[in-house]
Formats: sequence, C-alpha cells, structure tokens
Amino acid sequence: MGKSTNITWHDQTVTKQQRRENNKHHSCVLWFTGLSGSGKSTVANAVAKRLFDDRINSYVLDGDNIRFGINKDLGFSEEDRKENIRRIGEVSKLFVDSGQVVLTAFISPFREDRDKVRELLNEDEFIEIYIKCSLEACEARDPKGLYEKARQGIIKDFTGISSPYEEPNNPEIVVDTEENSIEECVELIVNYLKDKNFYIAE
Ligand SMILES: Nc1ncnc2c1ncn2[C@@H]1O[C@H](COP(=O)(O)OS(=O)(=O)O)[C@@H](OP(=O)(O)O)[C@H]1O
Ligand SMILES: Nc1ncnc2c1ncn2[C@@H]1O[C@H](COP(=O)(O)OP(=O)(O)O)[C@@H](O)[C@H]1O
Repeated sequence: MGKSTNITWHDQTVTKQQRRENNKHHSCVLWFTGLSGSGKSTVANAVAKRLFDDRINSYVLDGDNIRFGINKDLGFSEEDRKENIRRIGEVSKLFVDSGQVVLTAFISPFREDRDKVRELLNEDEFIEIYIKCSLEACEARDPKGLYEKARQGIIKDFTGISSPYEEPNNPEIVVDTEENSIEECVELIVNYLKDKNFYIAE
C-alpha cells in the first residue's frame, strides 16, 4: 500500500480484452534498454512507424521527453532513476490496459527495476529489448555531446562512465546496433511480434 488510505479499486466497464478485440491486435510493452547513444530512441521510433503503417496503435515514451514533464522532478541519482522507471512501469501498464503497444526508450540501468516492471504485467505483455552497443561505439557516436561532457566531469553520474549499467540477463530480444542496420533491427523486432501472434487480438 502507498500513502493513501480509504481508497477502492474500480474495474472499468470496457475491458482490456474488449479493447484488444476492437483494435484487432494484442497490447504489450516493448521495453528498450541500453546505454545512452546505443539507439533506443532511433529503433523504437522506427518500430513505431512500422506498427503505425501496419495499423497497430502504439506510442513511444522516451527518457528525455518524459523528463520534460511528468518526471521533471527527477535527476540521475540511483534513487531518482529507480523512481523514474517505477513511474514509467505504471504508465506502461495503463497503456497495455488501454489496448495499445507502448514502446519505452529509457536507459533503465538497473536489472532489479526492469524486473519489477516485468512483474507488474502478464508474462506475454513485457518484452525486454536489449539495444546492444559497446561503450566505445556509443561514445564515438555521442549524438548529444554528453559523453564528452561526462569525460570532462561536467556531467556527473553519467551511465557507463560514472554510473553503472547492468545488461539484461535474459531479454526477449537482443539487437546489436553495431552489427545491424536500423532496418534490420526493426525487422528482428517485428518478426518476433509476428511469431508470437501479436498482430492478432487474443
Ligand atoms: N547523468 C546522465 N546519465 C545518463 N543520461 C543522462 C544523464 N544526464 C542527462 N542524460 C540524458 O537523459 C537521458 C536518459 O534518461 P533516462 O530517463 O532514460 O535515464 S534512466 O533510465 O533513468 O537511467 C539520456 O538520453 P539517451 O541518450 O536517449 O539515453 C541523456 O540524453
Ligand atoms: N543500427 C543503428 N540503430 C540505431 N541507431 C544507430 C544505428 N546505427 C547508427 N545509429 C545512430 O546512433 C545514434 C543513436 O542515438 P539514439 O537513438 O538517440 O540513442 P539512445 O536513445 O539510446 O540514446 C543515432 O545518431 C543513430 O542515427
């Protein structure tokens, strides 16, 4: 229980199942995790475009964007990162309940926090996608110039440099953005969804 007392859960009249049947597809979280610059946003948005073209309702939640709004009170300490992921987990569950596919692009560096999100959902609703890319390659890409600032000590607690990243032990999907093109990464993910019949309401 949280801080609130005297609260009661209300079931909705329209169920998740009915929403899925209306949408004609399953709903789930595609949870992208990886270092800054590994390609989470790029691949998540490319998958979302493909899902859109295939008439699947989806929405991308992106670390940077979320920190402009709902999570603007959080920084990058371990405690704040944990709270960041906890909130996104809860928001993702609402998206799944609404019958949509939600793609989350957060570093989400701690295994325990990702596993807690997994536990919030049914087994077939949480798909962890490890966006694999070496620190060296991410640093060479440095699309926002953040690694350079982290190396100079201008940014503290930077993932991979001065803050840890824990690789997933058993992710549903691994895409290596040093080995595979963006299009190949999208194909791998969409083929996984098709193999698991996600394009069909169940
Ligand atoms: N200290 C530090 N460490 C890591 N990243 C930093 C930091 N400061 C700012 N940024 C920018 O914030 C983006 C990561 O936010 P996330 O919400 O995904 O991080 S976390 O999951 O809570 O660890 C991250 O976005 P991506 O590069 O898309 O991963 C950075 O642009
Ligand atoms: N195969 C690939 N998949 C994804 N991004 C790639 C790939 N190859 C090169 N890139 C580049 O790497 C950078 C990844 O940045 P971004 O998607 O913002 O990463 P993240 O969201 O993980 O911080 C982009 O500039 C992108 O064009």
